[in-house]
Amino acid sequence: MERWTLREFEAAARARLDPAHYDYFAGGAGDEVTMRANEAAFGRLGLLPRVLRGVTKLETDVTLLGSHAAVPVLVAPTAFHRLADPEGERATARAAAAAETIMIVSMAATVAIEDVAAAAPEAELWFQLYVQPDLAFTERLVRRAESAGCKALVVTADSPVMGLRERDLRNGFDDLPAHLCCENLRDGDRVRPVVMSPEPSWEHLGLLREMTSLPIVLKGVTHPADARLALGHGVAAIMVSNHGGRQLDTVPATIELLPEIAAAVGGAVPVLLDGGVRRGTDVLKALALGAVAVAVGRPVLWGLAAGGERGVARVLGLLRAEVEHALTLCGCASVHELEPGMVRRPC
Ligand SMILES: Cc1cc2nc3c(=O)[nH]c(=O)nc-3n(C[C@H](O)[C@H](O)[C@H](O)COP(=O)(O)O)c2cc1C
Ligand SMILES: CC(C)CC(=O)C(=O)O
Repeated sequence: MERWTLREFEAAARARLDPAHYDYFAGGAGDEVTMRANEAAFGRLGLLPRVLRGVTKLETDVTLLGSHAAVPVLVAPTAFHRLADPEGERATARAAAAAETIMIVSMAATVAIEDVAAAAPEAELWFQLYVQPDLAFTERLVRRAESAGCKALVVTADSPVMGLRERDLRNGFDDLPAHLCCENLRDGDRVRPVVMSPEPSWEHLGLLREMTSLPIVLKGVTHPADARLALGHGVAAIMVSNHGGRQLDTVPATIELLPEIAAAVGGAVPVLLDGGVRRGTDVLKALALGAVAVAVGRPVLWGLAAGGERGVARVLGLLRAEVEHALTLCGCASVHELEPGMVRRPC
């Protein structure tokens, strides 16, 4: 495992997981056009290194909404970690803490947010929320995230309904096994279902802002007009995301959407990106084109399924080493020196 590449982690995860669970993690919506495009688009971009810049020391740290990350590679919110490892989100959080990065804990986690925080007291945690139509319940979730020490609320906006995931339909995967549940959704003696609802609107962002003083990150922005609207609604950061190709199929690759969104935002708030980040060079391209950090979803799940906490730590360490290596080759002493002129788009 110490010498594995990300591809080898994925192969090991596939070999270990129940095939229906592997498909749930790996799959996308529809024909998986968007899912494939996210990765492929990075490959089409070229990096133009600078030379003879006398780099002696590397700076990869970023501070985001008051949270520190030693490398600008965050853990994206993904559901159901206990399908991959018995320790589930506890193991992921410990690995994120060891890697000194931020973990965005999914509302649909299989370990309660309080227990994730207790398992990894050093971890920088943000909490991902699907606004539930029952606003009183939504508020209770926000309070729990605050009390557990989460430093930001990541509101996912790209899921008015669940994407059409044909692998899951084919496998009949529509629920967790009986011994697992979405622990954040316990409510008295029942567990509520995750409600993906088309009801939330821009007004709900206002309600959330009144509800909490936590900074709000809007996740799932792909249209520049929505990025501008988000600024008007007081979001603290924008996350360019197409949900890893799991929601609306044929949305373009996030790295292709990033420049326009970064231009629309104009530096007013930090812009993050996820979708298809698999290499240090992908991270550099996203930063050069206007992101302050990226997040990875499936790579973390492959680490977790293949090797638990150690597997996730190894995946995050691999990405960190690649970022440092690529920065050195690009002649950059700091992630802040990356700029659009270092990325060449295909003609
Ligand atoms: C198995 C799985 C579960 C996910 N669960 C959530 C979730 O609960 N909330 C959310 O906002 N995004 C969720 N996502 C989307 C990720 O946060 C992220 O946008 C996506 O995985 C990034 O693409 P990547 O997997 O190519 O890195 C999930 C993604 C996967 C693969
Ligand atoms: C439980 C689901 C709502 C999690 C999710 O967002 C996903 O599977 O992409």
